[in-house]
Amino acid sequence: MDQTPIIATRGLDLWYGASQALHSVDMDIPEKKVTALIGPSGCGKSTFLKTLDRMNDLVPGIKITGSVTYRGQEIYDPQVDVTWLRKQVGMVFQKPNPFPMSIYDNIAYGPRTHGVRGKAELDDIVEKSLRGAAIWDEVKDRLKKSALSLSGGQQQRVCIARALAVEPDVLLMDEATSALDPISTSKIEDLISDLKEKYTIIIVTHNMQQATRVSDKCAFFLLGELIEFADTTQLFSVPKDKRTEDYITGRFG
Ligand SMILES: Nc1ncnc2c1ncn2[C@@H]1O[C@H](COP(=O)(O)OP(=O)(O)OP(=O)(O)O)[C@@H](O)[C@H]1O
Repeated sequence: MDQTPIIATRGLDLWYGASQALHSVDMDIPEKKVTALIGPSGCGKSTFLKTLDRMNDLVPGIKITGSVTYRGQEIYDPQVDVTWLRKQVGMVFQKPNPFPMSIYDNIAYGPRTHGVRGKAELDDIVEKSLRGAAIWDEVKDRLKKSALSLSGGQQQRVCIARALAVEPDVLLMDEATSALDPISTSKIEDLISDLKEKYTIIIVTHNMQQATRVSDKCAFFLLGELIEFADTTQLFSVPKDKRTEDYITGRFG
């Protein structure tokens, strides 16, 4: 590894009750790159993603052992403030989930929660975040309208803007384009490529073309195990593991 990873996992095991969903995952995630998690349905991609900002904490019967560090800090340490962690490591979900309020208030919500009150400051954050999510021009004249009045692709970019508004360091995206049409998908893929200048991005995708288009590194999971983690071009051209090769050539999954 040529740089210190921003997130690193070591021996990460996770159980839902008696069923083990992650098996000793070791991964070093590089900063300001796009890392894609791929693998067949049920292999643990979303589970792994959610462990990175402790979104699994409240699942009944869950047990997590091993180490997950963010910038060297053990995130499962009892002293860690989960609100702080989730500000650093934001999440965008599969289905656009704007709050039932105006576009403006969706974006201002996080900063207000973190104590920002001044109108001018909030106006700035709202504009900057919507610009960052490549949707400012489409919504700048209707900021007071409900976010639910937008198309699915626009709603998803509002959700990305909402995540950016609290100035995260890492952005997790769980199949963030799978509910969208091809044009909206391509807009979000372009956006991901722009965002990696400032953010570290980790995406779960079922779409291998998408992984090759947007990611720098790619992790292939199977039955809760990390089988292979490599530069995306390498993983798709010369996979080291037969199981990776079988998956990317469509022999299973
Ligand atoms: N809340 C939960 N409680 C119990 N089991 C769960 C829970 N969430 C996931 N699982 C199980 O953990 C395993 C991994 O699921 P996960 O959703 O992480 O896979 P995935 O690779 O993201 O799948 P998909 O591509 O279908 O979204 C599966 O066997 C799933 O049934």
